Amino acid sequence: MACMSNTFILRTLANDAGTAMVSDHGAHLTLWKPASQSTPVVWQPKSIYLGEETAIRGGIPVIFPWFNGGYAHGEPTAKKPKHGFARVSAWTLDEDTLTDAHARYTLDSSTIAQELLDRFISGPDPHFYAELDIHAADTLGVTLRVENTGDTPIEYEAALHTYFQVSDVTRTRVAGLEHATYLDGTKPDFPVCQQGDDPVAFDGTVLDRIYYSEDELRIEDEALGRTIVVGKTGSPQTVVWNPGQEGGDRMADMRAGEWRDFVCVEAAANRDRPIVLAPGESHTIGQSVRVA
Ligand SMILES: O=P(O)(O)OC[C@H]1O[C@H](O)[C@H](O)[C@@H](O)[C@@H]1O
Repeated sequence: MACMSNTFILRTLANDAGTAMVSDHGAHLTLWKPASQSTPVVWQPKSIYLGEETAIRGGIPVIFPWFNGGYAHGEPTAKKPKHGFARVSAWTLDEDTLTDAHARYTLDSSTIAQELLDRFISGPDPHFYAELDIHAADTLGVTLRVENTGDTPIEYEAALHTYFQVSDVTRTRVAGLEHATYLDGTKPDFPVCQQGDDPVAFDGTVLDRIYYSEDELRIEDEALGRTIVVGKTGSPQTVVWNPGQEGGDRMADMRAGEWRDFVCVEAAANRDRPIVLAPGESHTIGQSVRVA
């Protein structure tokens, strides 16, 4: 694995407008709370498990260069690690641009094991340079820019897998996806479905959908009386996920009942919508978050 040491560094970004915590392992934002809110907006579980090969739960896992087990030539694949190597890699902090509100992490293909690089959809020996920028104040901005630094095209999947804190997911709705087409990831063949007139609602069973939409989302938290607004750039899909009671309570890195505390709304490009970059090209996927 790309992690070179077993030391894990968590950094605080704290300013008058908000507080965030970021981890060098995975370039992972683990928490964000604007000063105006008593409850965090980006969710952190009660315990964070750290390990070289361990993906951090909660926050914003950076999914790259494949989503789940990957997808190629119209078929799902079974690549490991799940959701790609970015979230379990040691990214480099750009010390020169670090402030109390901004952190930039970089990841270069030259630091990644060849056997992992060879799992790119586009074939072996890709060359890339990735930058993950986090701006955390009264709004949160996160971007993942990937540049093809080689001389052959590269193709990848990616997502900003954001866990949003809610008071109770069964009293939360995700608006902005009405009438959008989606793939139902809870069924083996991911059937194509269509959202009706209503926002996405959660009934305590697993919900795992890939929506084809670039639209802004509104996470309406009835119990907290709060709406989180999520803007997206550069991502043709939005993944919405909550494991539900049965799935959530089975997860080793969450306590029983913690599945109620979040909903994942993810800016994504996966399956039949990968990003393809010619040599020298770059692409940025971004999310901007604010409380309405
Ligand atoms: O448990 P993880 O590996 O972090 O994955 C958590 C979830 O990520 C995404 O939302 C996928 O759509 C789900 O299928 C997956 O279960």
